[in-house]
Order: sequence, then C-alpha cells, then structure tokens
Amino acid sequence: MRGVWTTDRVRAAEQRAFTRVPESRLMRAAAFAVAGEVAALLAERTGGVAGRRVALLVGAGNNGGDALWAGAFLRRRGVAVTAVLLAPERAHAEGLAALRRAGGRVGTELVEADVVVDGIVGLSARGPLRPDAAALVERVSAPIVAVDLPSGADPDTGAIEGPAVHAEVTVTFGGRKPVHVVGPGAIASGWVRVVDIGLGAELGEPDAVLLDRAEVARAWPVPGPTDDKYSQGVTGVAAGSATYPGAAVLASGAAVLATSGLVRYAGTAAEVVRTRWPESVATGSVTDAGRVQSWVVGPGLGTGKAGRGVVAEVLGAGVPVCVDADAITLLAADPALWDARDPDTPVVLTPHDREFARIAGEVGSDRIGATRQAARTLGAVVLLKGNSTVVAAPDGRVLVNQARSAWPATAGSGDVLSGLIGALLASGMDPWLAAGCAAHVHELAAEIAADGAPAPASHIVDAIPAAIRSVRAS
Ligand SMILES: NC(=O)C1=CN([C@@H]2O[C@H](COP(=O)(O)OP(=O)(O)OC[C@H]3O[C@@H](n4cnc5c(N)ncnc54)[C@H](OP(=O)(O)O)[C@@H]3O)[C@@H](O)[C@H]2O)[C@@H](O)CC1
Ligand SMILES: [K+]
Repeated sequence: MRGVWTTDRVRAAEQRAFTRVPESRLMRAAAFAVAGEVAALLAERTGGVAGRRVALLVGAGNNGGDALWAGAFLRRRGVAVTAVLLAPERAHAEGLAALRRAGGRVGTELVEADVVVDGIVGLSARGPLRPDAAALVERVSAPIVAVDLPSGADPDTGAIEGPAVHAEVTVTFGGRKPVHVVGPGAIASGWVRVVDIGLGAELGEPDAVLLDRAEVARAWPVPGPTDDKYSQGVTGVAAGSATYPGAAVLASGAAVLATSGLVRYAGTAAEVVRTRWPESVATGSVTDAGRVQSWVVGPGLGTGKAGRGVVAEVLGAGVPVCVDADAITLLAADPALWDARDPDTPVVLTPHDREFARIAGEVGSDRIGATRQAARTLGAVVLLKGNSTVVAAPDGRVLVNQARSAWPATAGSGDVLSGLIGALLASGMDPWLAAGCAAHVHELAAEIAADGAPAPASHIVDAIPAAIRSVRAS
C-alpha cells in the first residue's frame, strides 16, 4: 500500500531527518529530482533539453528554494533559466545565489518558456493563490511542473477555493499528501511523482493508503479445489421494485459476476432478476430468501414503509450489510432504525455527498477528515463516493481510490458498486478492504466499458469479469 501523510506528519519527519542530514542537503536532493522531471518534460515536449527555456515562479519559502536550486541544476544541462521572484526580499538566499552562480537570470516579470516550475508555495500554503501570484499564473501557457504541490490547493484537504496552479506533473518528497489524492487538488496535481529524499524512514504509519492493484488481486476471493457455491459466500440483494427493476438487476448482476458464490435476490423485481441472471435465486421477500452471508440493501428500494421494513430486517439478520442509496436516506430520516442493527456485524455505508450530508452532516472541504469522523460516529465503514473515493473504518483506517476517469459517474453505477461490495462481504473479507477492492474493480470496469465513450451502468456490469481478469494479471 502506498501511504498518504498530512503536513503535520511530514513536518515532524522533517525535523527528525534534520538531526541526521542538513536541511540544505535535503533541499538539493528535492531540487535535483524536480530538475530531472523538468528535463524529461522538456525532452518530451520539445525534443531536447539544452537550449530550451524554463521559468521559475518563486515564492517566499523553501518551496521557492527548491525551484531555485532546480534552476541551478538545469543550467548545468544548458537550459536557459529565468527566476520570477514574487517576494524578492524573502526569496531563498542560498538557492538564489546558486542559480546566479550557474548563470540563471532573475527578474520579476514572466518570460516566454517551454516549461514553468511552480515554486510559489508548498507545505506552508494557506488558502488560494494571492492576487499577485494568481495574476502571474494566469499568464502561463506552458506546461507546469509543481514543486511538492500545485500552489493554491490546500495541502491537507486538496480543496481549491480560488485561483490555483494546474500542473502537468507534481514532484513531491517522502510520500503523498492528501492534496495529491483527494479533492480538486488531486486533479490539479497532474501526474504525481514521489521522490524519497531520505524522509521515508521517518514518516511512520501513514494517515491514509492507496490500494495497489496487486493488493486488490491478492485480496479478491478465488475459489480453491474444496470450495463450492456456498463456501464462496452467499450474497443477498434487497433492492429495486417491480416498477423500477433496474437497480435490482444491476446490483444482483454485479454480485453474480464478482465471485463464484451464490446470489439470492429478495424483492418485488424477482421475475426480472431471474430472467436476466438465471444463476441467481430470486424470491419475493427477505424473509423467504434463505441463508445469506451478507446483504446489499437500498438501491431502488424506495423510501416508504415497505423499504423501511426491509432495512430493519436485513440490519437485524446478523450478517454484514452494505447500505446504499434509499436505505441511507431511510436511516438518516429515522435513526431509530439503527436499533435493529446487530452490533457485532459490520455495516458498510456508501453515500454520495448529498446522502452523506443526510446521515453525517455536510462533507465540507476535508473529505478524508469528514469520512473518518463519520465512520467513527456511526460505527460503520463509510465509503464516500467522488472523483476520489474515500473509505474509512470505525478504527480510523482510511483508504483512497483515485479515479483515472469520470466514466463511473453515470446512472446506476452506484448499484453496481453496492453489488460488488456485497459479494466481497459475503466472502468474509474485511469490510474496509472489501469496500476499497470493490471501488477499485468498479472503477476499472467503468474504464474498460467506456473505452473512450460513455458507457451505461449495464455495460459496467458486463465489464466486471474483464476488470477482475486485468487486476489478477497484474
Ligand atoms: N518536507 C521536507 O522534508 C522538505 C521540504 N522542502 C520544501 O519546503 C517546502 C515548505 O517550505 P516552507 O515551510 O518554507 O514554506 P512554503 O510552502 O514555501 O511557503 C512559503 C510562504 O508562502 C506564503 N504563502 C502561504 N500561502 C500562500 C498562498 N496561498 N499564496 C501565496 N503565498 C502563500 C507564506 O508566507 P507569508 O507571506 O504568509 O509570510 C509561506 O510562508 C515544501 O513544500 C518543500 O517544497 C524541501 O526543500 C526539502 C525537504
Ligand atoms: K508549489
């Protein structure tokens, strides 16, 4: 798992590292990596490095120092470097001297450049770009390499509440920060390159993790020679209605394709589900469904009395439950429904922002913090949907699944995700990991289904086997 650390943690690691390595050496290591990335981008965009032009946007702190040192390294490769100082009297003195020694130019006006380096602000960033920096960034048309993070984005939340840099590449040090993985900052970061400048060992346990594809592959249930349809887990799906059977078909289909376990559908869309997924066992009610190892409840269920009864029944069934869509709305409107919950069985809630607001208050700008808090308060795994999906467990663990495209954002897509989660819960997987693995495969299936053009949720279901195959081949 790749880690994500908040700025407090990075600062603490930095202080520990300074007892072994002088600050200036860490800065030069950071700057050297930035220079390498700038040279690679120059070569990719212009076919060469020597003789190309780079402008450095330099703020008042060490982020600007990194940029100035990177400029000095680029001079050695024959690049024409001009530093634009936003706060000339506070620019990093050593970095400035190094750039001047190497033959770099220094000014306060933006010049024509093939690549621009954003050294305006890094870990000490507060709020959006200030007007002078914003005016400068607005005039940049060349691709930008951001030092540590795109200036104007909040390092700890990825929130962008005004003008900000939108980078092609971000070079960061030691480990990812929340800005690189969540919120608009994750998009503004562009491609993120993490460089270990000697901080890695000092960082300790991460605040959040990103699941690697290989980890999803290892966790995904694969039947062994002694397994049968029951030992792989039986997923119950309580979703959809006779009038709106779509959600039932999508959630059941996702569960059918996710594992080799059995799927039992319970609800008024039984006829349609049985026709579309003949391998499932479809009955009219939860009471008649028989034994299951997990329930998925909510998609297309409706928010009336009948839906309420179904939610109460599955919450009291003594098996893990994935609570989605209408079931979340029902729980929010009637907290007494929680009383039906078996306290020993895990619940995974899968809200989008509006559902989250109903059950746990407005998400706000700190998506990781809000999800972690909700998981603790509700005593449930909470999966907050979004461009980056955040999954928090009641014990404080957080994982982030970053989308590579926006294709999953389509009608019915959430029904597919809940079916996948339900099947993994039935297999006995840790609920937090189950939600993370399901989000990963869901996103990949959407990408495969889309293949560059919009794909409806039913095609996302059909792409699940290809997504699992692709994950397992990694
Ligand atoms: N961690 C590590 O191990 C290593 C870290 N290193 C590097 O150090 C960087 C952190 O440097 P840092 O702490 O000196 O401050 P930094 O981020 O440059 O900010 C400078 C000043 O900008 C201002 N400012 C604030 N908000 C603003 C805004 N929105 N728009 C415009 N300006 C704004 C504010 O000044 P103010 O005007 O408020 O006094 C602030 O003090 C880190 O990101 C990495 O690049 C590497 O060198 C080596 C290893
Ligand atoms: K920056």
